[in-house]
Amino acid sequence: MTTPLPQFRKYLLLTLITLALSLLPISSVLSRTLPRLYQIKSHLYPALQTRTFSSRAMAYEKELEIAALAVQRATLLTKSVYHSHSKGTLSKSDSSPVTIGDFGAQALIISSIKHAFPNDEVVGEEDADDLRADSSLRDLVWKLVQAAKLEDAAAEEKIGGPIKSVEAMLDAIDSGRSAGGRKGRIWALDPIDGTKGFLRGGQYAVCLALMVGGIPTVGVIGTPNLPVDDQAPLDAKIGENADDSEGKGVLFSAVRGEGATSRPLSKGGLEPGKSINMKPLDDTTQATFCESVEAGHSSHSDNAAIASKLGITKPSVRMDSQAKYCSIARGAGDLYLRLPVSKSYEEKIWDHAAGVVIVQEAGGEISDAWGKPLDFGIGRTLKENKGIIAAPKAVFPMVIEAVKEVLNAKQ
Ligand SMILES: Nc1ncnc2c1ncn2[C@@H]1O[C@H](COP(=O)(O)OS(=O)(=O)O)[C@@H](OP(=O)(O)O)[C@H]1O
Ligand SMILES: [Mg+2]
Ligand SMILES: [Mg+2]
Ligand SMILES: [Mg+2]
Repeated sequence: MTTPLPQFRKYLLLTLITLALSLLPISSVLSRTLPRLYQIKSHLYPALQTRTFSSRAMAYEKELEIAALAVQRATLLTKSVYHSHSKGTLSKSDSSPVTIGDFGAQALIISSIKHAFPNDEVVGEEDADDLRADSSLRDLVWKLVQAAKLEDAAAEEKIGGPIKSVEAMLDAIDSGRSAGGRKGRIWALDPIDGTKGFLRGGQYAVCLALMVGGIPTVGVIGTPNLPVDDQAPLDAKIGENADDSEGKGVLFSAVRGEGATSRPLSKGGLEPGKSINMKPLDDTTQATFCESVEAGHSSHSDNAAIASKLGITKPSVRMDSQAKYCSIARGAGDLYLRLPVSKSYEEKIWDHAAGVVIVQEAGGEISDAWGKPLDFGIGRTLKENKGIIAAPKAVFPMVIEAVKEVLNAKQ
């Protein structure tokens, strides 16, 4: 006769064996799926971390990411030209310079935009006429375009990978011929802003903005020669002598209503940036103002007269390109004065759209020299505006008053 205890042991043993046998298939399934799950998790983890940086959904997130990657890739190309002796410079019909860097950067950026947003239009500064007419120039640009690749393969993929052929490159450049306007989504692109600075070895910028209904809404600017440190003092040395060696190269961006950021250009479009703001300023006598290097682009004498009315004693900082907007947006400098030289010149939308949204989102106010809002929705130029003034909100009315006094005295 068996006692109840061994009987119980027997049942226990049988139950354990049955359990082990039934778990076998599960464990084999788990041993196959767990590493896969781990792989997926480690793949997703950086993305999840980036998301938690901003817990709420950000407007125009995809546009910002594509624009940042496109600008970052184009700056690889512009930097290679910047460091090369032959920049393939031509003189355009308005006698302004254009280089193989301008053409190549425009091709890369437009092909990135068209890959991600095929229905969007682009107002780009350059066209491909000169390249279609000159095969050796075209070959130089094609070589550059093929060589410019983001290190991160996934990022490169997001902007469509390499351009497929010479013809596709020329077509991309020519897709920047939109007439602009107030309807829908239109990108404004300056592949190299401050081409003269680029040739001189000074500041230049790769500038891209998305306008929605004629309003600059997303802005991205790559400035390979600006110091990474937002707090670096802005003085005349940061200009002609700056270059993109160690500690240089910044990617600025902004989305309307979401603030402005900066990050090292080398980190690229997938890195979240840090917030930037204009320097608080309630006393204009302490201000530093930025202006164009070229006296033909902005009247140095009018700018000086305005500065004197505002009690400014510090010398102006002359800097090429939209690096001026970026510098005041990060608090390295306070005002941007761009007083017209010629009555007939119409400012181009690609020279200002990205800089405007970045400065506005950093707490600045911008208008033309008469205090009129800039109208980006009437075509390729700001034909209803004359000159540009940017300043921190608190002193903006005072600055505009000084500008009007100077302009009225000339009439
Ligand atoms: N007459 C006149 N008035 C105003 N602006 C003009 C004028 N001629 C040209 N441009 C445009 O100026 C763009 C460069 O502006 P900057 O402020 O960088 O000028 S400067 O190079 O620092 O002097 C420059 O942009 P890029 O061509 O992209 O370099 C021109 O579009
Ligand atoms: Mg130009
Ligand atoms: Mg320009
Ligand atoms: Mg340009």
